Amino acid sequence: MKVVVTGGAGFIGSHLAARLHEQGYEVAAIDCFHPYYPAERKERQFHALTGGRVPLARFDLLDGEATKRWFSQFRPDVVFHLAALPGVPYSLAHPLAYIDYDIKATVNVLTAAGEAGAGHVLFASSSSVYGDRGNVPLKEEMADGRVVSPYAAAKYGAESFCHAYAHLYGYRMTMFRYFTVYGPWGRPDMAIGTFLRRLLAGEEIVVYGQGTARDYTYIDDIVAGMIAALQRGGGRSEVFNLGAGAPVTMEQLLAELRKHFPDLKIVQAPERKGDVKATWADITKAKQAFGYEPNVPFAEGLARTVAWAREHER
Ligand SMILES: CC(=O)N[C@H]1[C@@H](OP(=O)(O)OP(=O)(O)OC[C@H]2O[C@@H](n3ccc(=O)[nH]c3=O)[C@H](O)[C@@H]2O)O[C@H](CO)[C@@H](O)[C@@H]1O
Repeated sequence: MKVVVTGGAGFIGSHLAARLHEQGYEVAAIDCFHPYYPAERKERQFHALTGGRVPLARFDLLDGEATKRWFSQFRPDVVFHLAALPGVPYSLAHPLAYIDYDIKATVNVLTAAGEAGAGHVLFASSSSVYGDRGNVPLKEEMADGRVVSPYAAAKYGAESFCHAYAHLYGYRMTMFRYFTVYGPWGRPDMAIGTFLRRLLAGEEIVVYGQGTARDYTYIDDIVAGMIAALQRGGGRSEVFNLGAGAPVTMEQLLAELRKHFPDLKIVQAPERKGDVKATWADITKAKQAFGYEPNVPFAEGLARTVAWAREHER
């Protein structure tokens, strides 16, 4: 079975491409190496994880003709569409780039997938589509478009295009709402990645706002969930939360980090615009549909991430 992973040199994309390859799929990756975070880091993570065994096409999915051409040549059975601009704060300064990379590029992929005869598209959405709901388990049907950042608005819009194109082309469509994914090679702009880099450099860390919590999800659990969803096939157009199902407060995260970095020093800063206060996934739907079962406890996942960072982030 032929599978393409867009955003294949990104954090989740590299892990996913590597795992799919190990499982015997014929995998190709596409990435444009957008400078949102350093291309050099993406090169390193892609090669470290895939061992150079996954072919990588470098082009921009905003180029609809190039996208169609590539898809008509490779003719994937399955499309994991992960390519996007991911940052919430960056989206406040560059909202139109999110209409480009999170919506227009998605429409190009959805069209090219349909015309190349793909049978299943799996799309990387985000827990940010729930907006700022407070500390309650978030169920899939609760998203109603009342979001709090341009990034989240773009992801919510992209989900709508996914529904529409699944209807138009008749492929199966699975959308995943990830909840703060972390682990080795984790995104350098997120809290855990930023904290580890600063701690290893002997610097203080900056904590925005107070009383925040996140449903941190370990990368291996996410990848296992995505592949389980692929293997089960799935319906016409379905949305699933992929979280750990248990929120971790900033205090708990800092307490865990202190076990590894006893000298940790904090600078308190005001809440960041566009941030949500808390996320907490209800993962019942994914459990029932494809046996999704996150099984890396937060302390264990963080310990593995710290060990990785000590080796790679110096
Ligand atoms: C940077 C960013 O956009 N990250 C993503 C992240 O946001 P999400 O906000 O969930 O995760 P982050 O790791 O970026 O931040 C977690 C918490 O840590 C705080 N914090 C962060 C960095 C720092 O140096 N200090 C600090 O205190 C944040 O204000 C937040 O309260 O999850 C969303 C939903 O899954 C994704 O869609 C987003 O792509």
